[in-house]
Amino acid sequence: MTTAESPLLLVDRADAVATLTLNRPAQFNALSEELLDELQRSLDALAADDDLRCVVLAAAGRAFCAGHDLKQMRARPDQEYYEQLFARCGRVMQSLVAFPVPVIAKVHGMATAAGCQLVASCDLAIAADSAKFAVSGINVGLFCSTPAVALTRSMPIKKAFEMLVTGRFIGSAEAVENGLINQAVPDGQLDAAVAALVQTICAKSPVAVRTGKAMYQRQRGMALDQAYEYAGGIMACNMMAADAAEGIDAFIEKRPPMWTGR
Ligand SMILES: C/C=C/C(=O)SCCNC(=O)CCNC(=O)[C@H](O)C(C)(C)COP(=O)(O)OP(=O)(O)OC[C@H]1O[C@@H](n2cnc3c(N)ncnc32)[C@H](O)[C@@H]1OP(=O)(O)O
Repeated sequence: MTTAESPLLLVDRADAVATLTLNRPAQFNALSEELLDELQRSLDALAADDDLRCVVLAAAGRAFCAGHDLKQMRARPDQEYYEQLFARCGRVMQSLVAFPVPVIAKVHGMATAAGCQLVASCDLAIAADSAKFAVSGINVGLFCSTPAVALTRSMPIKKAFEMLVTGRFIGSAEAVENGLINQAVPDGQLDAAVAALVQTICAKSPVAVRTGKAMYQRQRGMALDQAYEYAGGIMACNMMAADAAEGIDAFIEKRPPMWTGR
């Protein structure tokens, strides 16, 4: 296991799994520009790692993430600065969506505004039962336009708008019901639940998971006919992969598959 630490983001690599931990606990992991830059740097570096199978996005302290850093933003009333800041944040969120292997949000405490955007931008999310989610910018005079982009791609549109326009907190059960997260687990079981999901994904063919993550995200923006054409091509490539031949042979021969990742 190797651990490289920065004050704002902890990057822990164990076997084929990387865990990124937001580490501004005293500020409820508010997304300062420096933290966004750290996230971007780490995601870019990890994206080039062909041995990686899964990423977990976690947080230190009492909260997952309280959104953009309101104090830092208020200190620089400059439209150009804000445009660059939100573009930077948008790049981080897009890097999560485009990341070559699944990214799992591990949520405890509060996830608000851009914190919800982070959760919605991950491929999968598991939260502690006591976690709470709100798009609370509206309480400070902000309609969370950039989080809306991620939320409307993760949740039913009326529910997302309700969250955006009311700032109301929802609990983990309501977040599961509305597709913001996959699973809510008792607080003491969050580590184990995330580890079990990681283990399940790592037990699958790496080539199927990587190909699948990329196609799943890409086809979402396509028209139906285009999506089927694209998916058919990807499926045909997948069928030609050594792992698919091995997986199907293993099924027929009633034995566990031995993946080679090709
Ligand atoms: C497109 C725009 C998107 C956006 O993301 S805009 C940002 C929107 N975010 C918010 O509106 C959330 C702001 N935060 C809160 O409303 C509350 O916090 C919570 C409900 C999340 C938690 O409340 P409680 O449990 O009472 O904690 P606490 O004392 O308010 O916060 C703990 C420390 O964390 C700092 N903090 C919390 N959120 C932010 C933030 N978003 N930016 C900067 N600092 C934040 C506080 O100030 C405080 O620190 P100190 O003890 O030094 O006062």
